[in-house]
Amino acid sequence: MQYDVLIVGGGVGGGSTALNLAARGFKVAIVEERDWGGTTINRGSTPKRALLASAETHFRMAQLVENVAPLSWSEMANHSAKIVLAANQRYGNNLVKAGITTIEGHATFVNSNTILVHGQKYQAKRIILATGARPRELEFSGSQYMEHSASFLKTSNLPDNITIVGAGIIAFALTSIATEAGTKVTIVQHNQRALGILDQGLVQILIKRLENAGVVFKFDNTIQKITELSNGSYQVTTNQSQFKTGAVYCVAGRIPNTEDLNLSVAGVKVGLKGIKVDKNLRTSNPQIFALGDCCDASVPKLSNYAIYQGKCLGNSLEKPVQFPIKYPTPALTVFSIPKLGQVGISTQQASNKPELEIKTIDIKNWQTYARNGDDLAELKIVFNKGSQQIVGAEVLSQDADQLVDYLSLLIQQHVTANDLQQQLFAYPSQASDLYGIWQSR
Ligand SMILES: Cc1cc2nc3c(=O)[nH]c(=O)nc-3n(C[C@H](O)[C@H](O)[C@H](O)COP(=O)(O)OP(=O)(O)OC[C@H]3O[C@@H](n4cnc5c(N)ncnc54)[C@H](O)[C@@H]3O)c2cc1C
Ligand SMILES: NC(=O)c1ccc[n+]([C@@H]2O[C@H](COP(=O)([O-])OP(=O)(O)OC[C@H]3O[C@@H](n4cnc5c(N)ncnc54)[C@H](O)[C@@H]3O)[C@@H](O)[C@H]2O)c1
Repeated sequence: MQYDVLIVGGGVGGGSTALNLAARGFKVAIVEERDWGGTTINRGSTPKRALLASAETHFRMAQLVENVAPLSWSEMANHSAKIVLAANQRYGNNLVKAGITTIEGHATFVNSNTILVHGQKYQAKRIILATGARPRELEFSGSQYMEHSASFLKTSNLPDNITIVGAGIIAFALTSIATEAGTKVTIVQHNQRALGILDQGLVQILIKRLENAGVVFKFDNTIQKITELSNGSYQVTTNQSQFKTGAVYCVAGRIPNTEDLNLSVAGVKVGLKGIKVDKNLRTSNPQIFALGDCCDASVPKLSNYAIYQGKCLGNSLEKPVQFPIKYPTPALTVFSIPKLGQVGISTQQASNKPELEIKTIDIKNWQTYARNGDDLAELKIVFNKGSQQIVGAEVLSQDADQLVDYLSLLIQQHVTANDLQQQLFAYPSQASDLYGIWQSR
């Protein structure tokens, strides 16, 4: 069978590219070996945020009133499973409705324009690789007992005591959800630094709050051994301690899926961070492209980037002239409780730039945060000293995701603190709180 474009990987990166190309009249096929919607819909932000919905509501209630009823994990898990199933079905159906040929199975290259799935050959003028990433495995005695974020996010029975290996973005989300559901969490991190890319002052406030809620952080601890005990629980031995736990989840980074594709017959080069691509996502074979978590595009490996790259690739395949992809203002949220958000230039990047200034604003008394009992809320804004434009921000708050997105619009539009005074926001709202940025200048 012959197509204009064949996409390998039906996650948000591959899916957004397929929809974009089909809308432009290309004859498109997409291959998926596991589940439509990939990591995001089935094992990533969709179930994570569905579980977090109950966890953060529980936390917010407890900030405002006494005697909040405990959460039921099985109800949370049922809610999440329903959301995931509906999103997964919608994802697959939307591809079919758009006239895209959907193929289920594992794809490998036969040559540079032919893909093999279940013994059937498919040919295309161009091929796009969007095969995503998988959890990084650690190797030590008993490491086979470790599970990953996917099993945490779909379990209907969370033990009352768990261990999480790694203190990164996924770890803080899972820890916050589990803690609010009444599970005791121990985080094992091999060095001193948690959430390395985020503002370390705000990270320390978050760690303290989680410690107060019962989380144990074991920094500078490397796991050496896990032993299964007769009651189904585990004994964990690190270089510094030994303790019992009901389950161990390893969230120590992710590895691009580039093996098992027979890429060498297609002349596609791979490096340590994924498939090598140029600024237009073109691989070492000019008719083959790669995007999302499987490629080394020098941008964060996040859903929003994979979707954006899919849109750009859809546009650029239609036009004869190629331009390097221009990425908009980067925005990121750690979905912990409270959340940590970052947008534009980070405080770490700003601290080396004399033309930039970091202003810390205590937003606990701003209306939104005061009425929500958001008593840890703190905002750090990065200004350009000359133009007074906002160029970055980091925030710790229950509503950090929304604030970061408002600030992303302001940064993208080159808004100054003074320009905010020209806006008539509905009052009192989270947007109208932004006047406070001007007042604090
Ligand atoms: C727990 C967790 C939480 C996350 N939360 C967030 C978040 O809040 N915000 C955010 O922006 N990002 C988040 N991420 C990251 C985000 O999920 C990824 O960046 C995103 O899924 C990348 O999309 P993708 O399409 O490149 O890859 P994927 O979604 O991984 O899709 C790749 C697909 O390709 C398929 N595939 C692979 N090889 C083959 C083959 N040979 N043949 C056929 N099919 C194949 C796979 O089965 C998979 O479905 C999270 C990740 C995890 C694990
Ligand atoms: N909200 C979001 O945008 C979001 C949420 C979840 C995941 N993601 C994406 O998924 C990726 C993977 O997330 P992640 O949390 O697995 O990775 P991460 O890179 O954020 O964190 C991994 C952590 O594990 C630690 N680590 C590494 N080896 C270890 C060892 N042997 N023992 C103990 N600790 C060890 C690292 O130092 C780091 O702190 C992220 O980088 C991001 O691209 C994004």
